[in-house]
Amino acid sequence: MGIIERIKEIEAEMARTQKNKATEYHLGQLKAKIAKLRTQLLEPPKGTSGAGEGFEVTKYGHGRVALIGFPSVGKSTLLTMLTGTHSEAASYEFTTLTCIPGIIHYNDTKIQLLDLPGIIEGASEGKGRGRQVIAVSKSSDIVLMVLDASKSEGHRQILTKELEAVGLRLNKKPPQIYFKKKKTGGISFNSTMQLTHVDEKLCYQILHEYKIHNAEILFREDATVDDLIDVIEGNRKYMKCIYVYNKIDVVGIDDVDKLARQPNSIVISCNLKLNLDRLLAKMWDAMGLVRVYTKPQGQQPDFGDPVVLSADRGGCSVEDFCNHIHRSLVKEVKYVLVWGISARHSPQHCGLSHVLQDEDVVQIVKKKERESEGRGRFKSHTTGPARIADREKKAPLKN
Ligand SMILES: Nc1nc2c(ncn2[C@@H]2O[C@H](COP(=O)(O)OP(=O)(O)OP(=O)(O)O)[C@@H](O)[C@H]2O)c(=O)[nH]1
Ligand SMILES: [K+]
Ligand SMILES: [Mg+2]
Repeated sequence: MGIIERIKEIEAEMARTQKNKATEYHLGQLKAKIAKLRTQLLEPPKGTSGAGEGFEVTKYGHGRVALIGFPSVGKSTLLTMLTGTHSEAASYEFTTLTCIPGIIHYNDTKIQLLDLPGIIEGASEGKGRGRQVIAVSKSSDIVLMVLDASKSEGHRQILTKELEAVGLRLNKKPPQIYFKKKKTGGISFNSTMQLTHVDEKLCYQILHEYKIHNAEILFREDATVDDLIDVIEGNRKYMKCIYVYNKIDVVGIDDVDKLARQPNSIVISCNLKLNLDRLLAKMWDAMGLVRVYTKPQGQQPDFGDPVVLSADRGGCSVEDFCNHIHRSLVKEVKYVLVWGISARHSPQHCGLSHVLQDEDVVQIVKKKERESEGRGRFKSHTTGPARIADREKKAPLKN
């Protein structure tokens, strides 16, 4: 029997089993069995990278965003509108068959947007180009789930389930469970609060299913069995997702209003060019990019060319900033001067561990270099480059 058949069989058994206190342990065990099989299913065939022909697109820019959705919801139309790269759009399904990259220029950064073939129910098991599309989505920083506003709300759930089946967790934080495998000592089970979904016995049973007999486990929140399995599997990817309801030009205003009020959602119309600027702003926020402007001593900062950092990838400390410019720079730095939101006063003397925020301005003071400290005529806690640039005209940044 193949892996998919075995998953189906266990799912059928779960559906047959009544949910109550007595069956709780058995159901938990079945969930763990499915999770193990899904992990097996995800392993790419030997000798391949997993992405597949037409899907190996080189990363470019400061971040990557994937367009995921059912066929003909308008993914290609959206890529063409936002990036200027043409991606074939048509009224028939599966117009797009490979991964088409485009670039969004936004806030002095470049963001790679990927158009992908439509996916359908069963994608996680390899239907259509599901596996390739999912592999590419996992390589991106956030997902835009494109939905047809005129179609069933169920589509969002179906797609979410498909993505969850391959280990993607949308708009969810990693469970607060500490888990560490040990060589000896048995299982040590602890929690910092009352648990209502999982008890010690269930936890042991799940670990047993994974043949783990020595481990330390500490629940820091009232987590579920699914959370526990996610932590044990360890291969989950937690990503932000924006639900983009397209084609609102063919939907009544009441329905549009309802969709627009859902969390992490935005309503747009490619045809009428409606709300695309707000979509970009929302996407930008979700990516959490941090632009840092370098100011050479005695000169004005270059506001057109920021160093772009990300809390999720690589971090936003002064050290990360230095490493971004040059690998050996950190050793030469004495301290840095920081203007902007992260600075308590402007400029603030900061060390390598200081965490920078979007639109900060940084001047590096190297060891042995003569420092001539500036009295900031420039002081503000809420200045951003546009505002800084305005100010600059009146009162240039000193140092
Ligand atoms: N009414 C309306 N139609 C739209 C809108 N955006 C796209 N369409 C139409 O929807 C159809 C499908 O658009 P595509 O961009 O090819 O959709 P897709 O999601 O890329 O489709 P596949 O590549 O086949 O998965 C085309 O006929 C578009 O003209 C919109 O905002 N409103
Ligand atoms: K299409
Ligand atoms: Mg398309």
